Amino acid sequence: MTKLSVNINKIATLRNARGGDRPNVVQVAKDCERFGAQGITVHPRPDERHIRYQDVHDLKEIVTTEFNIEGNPTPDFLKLVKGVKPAQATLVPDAPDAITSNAGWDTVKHKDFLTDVIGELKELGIRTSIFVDPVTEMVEGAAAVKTDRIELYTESYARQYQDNREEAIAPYLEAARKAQELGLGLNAGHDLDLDNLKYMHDTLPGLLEVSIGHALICDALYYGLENTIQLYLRQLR
Ligand SMILES: CC(=O)[C@@H](O)[C@H](O)COP(=O)(O)O
Ligand SMILES: NCC(=O)COP(=O)(O)O
Repeated sequence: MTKLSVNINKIATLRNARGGDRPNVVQVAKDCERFGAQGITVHPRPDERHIRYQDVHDLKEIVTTEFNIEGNPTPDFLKLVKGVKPAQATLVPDAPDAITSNAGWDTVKHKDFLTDVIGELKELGIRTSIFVDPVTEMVEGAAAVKTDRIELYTESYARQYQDNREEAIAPYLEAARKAQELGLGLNAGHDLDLDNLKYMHDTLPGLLEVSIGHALICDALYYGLENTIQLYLRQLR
């Protein structure tokens, strides 16, 4: 079974536009769960342009499904994650000024750093996942740093999907097989949507979880949040 974790960053973006509390991030997380989401994902960024550190603490109190916190493991981020102890922490190597996540880890170059951080998080009972491009060497490097899971960065799949989905999925299939061979759990995310999700789900072996935010929240403007979550869940059957 592939779990759907709804990324609610964009709910916070909307809230922050007016500085008040509408929409309420905590209420939306509760509603996502009520409508069938099997997890809630947030990606607090250093400038807190969407999810704020306080949101993460507030969400920890109410999330009853799987809470996944993504981000670059800076000292501040690690302090937050260690205090909140989510079910899963996904480490993403994004620069502070990046508009959105735009690359996976070089797991070979950052082997020592990742090994240390992953060891510290796992000691606290937090499952770890690291964001990687679909490149065999990077998946092997992920296994070497002893992460529980990897999250495949799916932007290039999403971009190529309409032109040639077989070509688009090929490196992901190889990476997924390598992950299975090495005993790594498999997550995926970034730019997944109602068009491209089903084929990825049906093609990749052992896909445990997808985290989806941008497209899902956009779709909710047209279909409503409850219907939209149902539509996404249907792609994962
Ligand atoms: C890790 C990842 O893939 C990102 O998609 C992310 O979590 C979304 O971040 P933004 O909402 O800040 O673009
Ligand atoms: N890990 C990916 C994520 O949480 C959401 O990415 P996106 O759907 O907003 O591109």
